[in-house]
Amino acid sequence: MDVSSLLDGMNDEQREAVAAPAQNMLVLAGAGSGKTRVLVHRIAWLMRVEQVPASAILAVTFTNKASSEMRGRVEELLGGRLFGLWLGTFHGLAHRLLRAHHLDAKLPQDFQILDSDDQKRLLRRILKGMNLDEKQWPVRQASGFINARKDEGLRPKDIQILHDPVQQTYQRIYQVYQDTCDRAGLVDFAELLLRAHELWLHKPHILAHYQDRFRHILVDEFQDTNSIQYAWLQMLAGTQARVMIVGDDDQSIYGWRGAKVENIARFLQDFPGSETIRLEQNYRSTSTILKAANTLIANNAERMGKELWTQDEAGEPISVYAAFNEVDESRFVVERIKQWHNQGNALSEAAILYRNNAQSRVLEESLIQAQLPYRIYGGLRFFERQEIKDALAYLRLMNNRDDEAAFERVVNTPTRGIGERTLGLIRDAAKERELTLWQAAWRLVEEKILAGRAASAVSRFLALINQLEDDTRELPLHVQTDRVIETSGLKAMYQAERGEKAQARVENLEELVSATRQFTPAEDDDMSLLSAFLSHAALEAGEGQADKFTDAVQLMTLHSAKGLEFPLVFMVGVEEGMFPSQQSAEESQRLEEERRLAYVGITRAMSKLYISHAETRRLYGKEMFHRPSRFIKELPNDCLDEVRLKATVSRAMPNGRFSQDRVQDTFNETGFKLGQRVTHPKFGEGIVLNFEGAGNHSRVQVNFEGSGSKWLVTAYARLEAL
Ligand SMILES: Nc1ncnc2c1ncn2[C@@H]1O[C@H](COP(=O)(O)OP(=O)(O)OP(=O)(O)O)[C@@H](O)[C@H]1O
Ligand SMILES: [Mg+2]
Repeated sequence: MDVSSLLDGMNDEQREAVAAPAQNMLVLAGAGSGKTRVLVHRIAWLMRVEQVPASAILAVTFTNKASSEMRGRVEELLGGRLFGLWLGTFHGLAHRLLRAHHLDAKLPQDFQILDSDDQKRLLRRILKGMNLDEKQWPVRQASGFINARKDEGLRPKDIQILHDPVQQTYQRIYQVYQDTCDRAGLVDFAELLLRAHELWLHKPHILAHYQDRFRHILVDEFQDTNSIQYAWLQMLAGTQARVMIVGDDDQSIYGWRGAKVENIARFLQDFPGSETIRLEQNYRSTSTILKAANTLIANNAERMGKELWTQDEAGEPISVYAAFNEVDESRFVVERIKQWHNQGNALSEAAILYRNNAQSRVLEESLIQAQLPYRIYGGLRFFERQEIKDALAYLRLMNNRDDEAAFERVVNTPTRGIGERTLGLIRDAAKERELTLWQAAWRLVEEKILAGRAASAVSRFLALINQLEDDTRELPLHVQTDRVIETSGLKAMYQAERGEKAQARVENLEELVSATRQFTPAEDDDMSLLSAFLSHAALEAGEGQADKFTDAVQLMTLHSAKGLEFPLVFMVGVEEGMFPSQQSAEESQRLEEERRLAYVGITRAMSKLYISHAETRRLYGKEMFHRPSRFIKELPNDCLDEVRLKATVSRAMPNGRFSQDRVQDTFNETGFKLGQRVTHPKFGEGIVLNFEGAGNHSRVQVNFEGSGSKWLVTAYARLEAL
């Protein structure tokens, strides 16, 4: 038996954890200290050395991706496929359990899972059925109420809030929603966990069976478990199982979704004799990156306290780039990735991390322009997002009434009383008479085959599209888009939902306006600007996204980067108001969670970290002036290197002050200076935002009032100073 290979290259504390006798254990340690690695080796150790059968082990990870990686690594260590090991996320494991015991869980065999969008759609119907106005009872609020109760293990009957009429109504919604789900055999995400917990509560013999089976339970990223997950785990463990949890309180970033970092302390009380092992050596990052991360997180008051050091060399300083605006920022990032790639490194070793999904759009466009394949993790590409597709469908229909897919998509989005029955009639008529849906709808209204409410709803929709086109045909594309988002009711629909996700959707819609404003068609395009933009959007949605096997730059939110590591990391948009966000800046607990998120971001980087912020940012359709984030100022100066590009002279310093030479002396070879007003024969008046290059190759970026920002080759641009 080759035991040593499981302990090779491990430090003393790691060995202690991997080779510990059967006991409860907490591995509490900072980022990159090998927690996940220890957990993997512990599983292999249990199997090979302690002869524990795979079927007696249950391991929990935070994401599906982490599960499959972990399985792969254990199999690699043991040199063979694993059978019987339960390894998955809490949701995945609960799902597996419910499938196996659907009768005992009172579920039909073929129960279906509701994702969060499905859940909202169902709730919308239920609210209608209950005669509750969505404006007063936002769907998002209702789903938030239900999920939070489920996360606490509460059924409608368990909620004691009889004095508060608002809460009572939500309680009633919960009840009706639950009855509907139960009748239809539908299970939402929170329900998976709650039902799995109830299975333990109500079916002791099943619990006993699994308690008998799983002698070892291991949980990664424990700091982000919620109450019901904890309760489920505790029951499963019973008195027999040995539980090993690994986590880092400094990386608890899901408090807003009900995660309880206190679960770590609770574990020590509830699981007697737990040994705490601390890992203090970081193996991931250069000492510069680590020092920056340690210094940053020291600003948090609520910490369990940990040390982290590394033997690694200092490496390169962290580069801080003060971009002029978000376009400049993404060009900078892409430029650096290109250099990195040209030096023979894989694209997949580079990650771009951002706070909000909407930030990906500008980055995506720069990457596409540079022809660099990229992949977005844990989220959809900008042009594939539901709300963006909705808005584009309106534009498509305005552009071409016969666009069937677009018609189907928005005819009743937002809901305007065109039900399935009416739609069925339209579809049938279209088929029988060989018409498009649009034409068929007209005919049915004209011939009075549709009557009453259905007829007026349909004709209102047809008129809306015609009117939108008439009213906006002559307007610039971004004004047209803005009008569509407002007039169609899309924006109001998402605004009414409230909450994080809906808020993100509204922001994305506004970001679409920015996208249209910045859009420049290829020179030789004869198409209308709208057609050109629509094809651009369609192409961006369909292609470019690298498949599994292509080497591609990794894009993701800071939240989805948890647990991962990359040699080259870019943290973008590190600005006050963005990161930390406006709201969290005002509340100390939320601010600390944002800081932990920054800590997670920094500690993803192995050898080189870039942090960038933009002085002005056009996001969600608005142009904002942003100061560098306080998180940048909290980093030690000797770890930072301020990037200065040759062409761009004015730079905000990381400490928030602006260098004196701002917008002065910046006439360069292009003959223009930053902030100067210019005029162009075709695009009209604008302001110089940036320039690059020299001589014949120099380019200036101008923000034109009518048509947004464009890069022009100075030699041919025929720009005149005003
Ligand atoms: N003793 C060791 N010797 C060499 N490399 C190690 C050692 N321990 C861990 N590593 C490496 O350090 C990196 C970080 O390890 P790992 O991902 O397990 O850390 P972690 O504590 O789980 O981090 P996070 O908190 O970000 O999840 C990995 O590349 C891992 O292979
Ligand atoms: Mg880890």
